[in-house]
Amino acid sequence: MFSKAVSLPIFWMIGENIMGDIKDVLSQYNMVFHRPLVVTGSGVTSELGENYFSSYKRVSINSNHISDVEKVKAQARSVGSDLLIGFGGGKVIDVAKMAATELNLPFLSVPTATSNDAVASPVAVINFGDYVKSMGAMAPIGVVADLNILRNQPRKQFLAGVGDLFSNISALADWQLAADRGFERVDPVAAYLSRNAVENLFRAIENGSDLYATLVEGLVVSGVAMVLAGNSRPSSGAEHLISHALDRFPIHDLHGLQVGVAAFFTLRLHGMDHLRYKKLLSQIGFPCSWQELNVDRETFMKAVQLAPQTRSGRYTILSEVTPELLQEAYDEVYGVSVSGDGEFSIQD
Ligand SMILES: NC(=O)C1=CN([C@@H]2O[C@H](COP(=O)(O)OP(=O)(O)OC[C@H]3O[C@@H](n4cnc5c(N)ncnc54)[C@H](OP(=O)(O)O)[C@@H]3O)[C@@H](O)[C@H]2O)C=CC1
Ligand SMILES: O=C(CO)COP(=O)(O)O
Ligand SMILES: [Zn+2]
Repeated sequence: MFSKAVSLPIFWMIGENIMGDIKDVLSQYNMVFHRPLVVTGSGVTSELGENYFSSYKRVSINSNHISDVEKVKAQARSVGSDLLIGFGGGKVIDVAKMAATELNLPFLSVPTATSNDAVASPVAVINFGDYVKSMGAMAPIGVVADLNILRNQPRKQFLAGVGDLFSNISALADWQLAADRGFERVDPVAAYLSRNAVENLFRAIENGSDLYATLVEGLVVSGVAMVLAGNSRPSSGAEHLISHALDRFPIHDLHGLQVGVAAFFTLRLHGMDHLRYKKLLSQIGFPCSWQELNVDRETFMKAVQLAPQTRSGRYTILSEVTPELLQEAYDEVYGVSVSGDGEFSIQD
C-alpha cells in the first residue's frame, strides 16, 4: 500500500506543559523552520490552537474530506510554508499529513487526542464523499505530545486509543497466520515493536501507573512498526476489517473502540485468551461488548461477513472460520444470546 521509502519520526517529546514555542522545541533537534503552518479542527482544537500557536499562521478544517486537504495545500502554498503541523485529533492529523505528503513538506504531529494510531502512522484516512480511503502518507518527522492537553481529551477518545493499541495483539496473530499460510512475510522488528507497545500499556494498567504517556508512546511505536513493515499489518488485522465494515452501517462508533471490542472476538477465533485482556481493559472502563456501542448482534454478524471485502487480499482468521464458530464465539465473548422474543439478554 505504501513504500518503505517514507520517513520515520526521529524524535518524540512527551511530557507535562511542554508546549513552548514550537520553533524552540524543533531547534533542540537541529531542525530549523521559518514558516510553519498549523492545521487545527474548527472546534476545541481551533481554540487550543489560538492559545498555543498564537504567533503562527493557522488554518482550520471541518473534516477529513479531500476538499479540506486541498484547502490546507492552498494555504500552505500561499504563505510559503516549510512545515505543516497537525494540531488535533485523528482527522486533523490525517489531513495535515496528507497535505504535507502531497506538497512534499515535512509534517509534525502534535496530537490533542490519542484516539488512534494516526499520531505517527504512514497512513491518512481521507473521505472522498462516496468512499473513505486509507492513503499511504509520510510519517511525521516527530511527535510533540503535551500530557496536560491530552489529559483533557474526552475519556472516550482516550479509551479508543487504548483499543487501537490493544488490537495490535489480534493484528499480529493474523499477520503470523498469513505468513504460516505462505501469503506474507512477518517483519520481525515491526512485529516486536508492535507487541512491545501493547505489552507496555498492559503493564502500566496492571501496575496502576499513569497511562497517558504510555499510550502516546505505544501509538507512535505502532506507527513506526507500520513504516518498517511497509503496510499496516502490525496494527491492523481482522478486527480492523470488521470495524471498517461497521463504518458502512448507520450506527458506528470511534475506530479505536470498534477495533478493540472486535479484537476480543478475533482473539477468541484464534483460540487465544481474550478473557485476560477483557478483565484488564474493563478495569479502566473500556467497553467489552457491542451492546455498549449500541451495535446489535445481527449488525455485527453482517459486518463480519462484509469485513474481508474491505481489504481484498488481506488474509486473516476470517478466511478460515465456519458460521458455527462465529456464533459460538459471539456468545462466549460478548456473553449475550438472543432470547425467544428477539430481545438481547446479558448472560453474565
Ligand atoms: N491515519 C491513521 O493511521 C488512522 C486514522 N484514523 C482516522 O482518525 C479519525 C478519527 O479520529 P478522532 O480523533 O477520533 O476524531 P476527530 O479528529 O474527528 O476528533 C473528534 C473530536 O474531538 C475533538 N478534540 C480533539 N482534541 C480534543 C481535546 N483535547 N479536548 C476536547 N476535544 C478534543 C475534536 O475537535 P475539533 O472539532 O476542533 O477537531 C473533534 O471534535 C477517523 O477519520 C479515522 O478514520 C483512525 C485510525 C488510524
Ligand atoms: O487503523 C489502522 C491501524 O491501527 C490502519 O489500518 P488499515 O490499514 O486497516 O486502515
Ligand atoms: Zn487502527
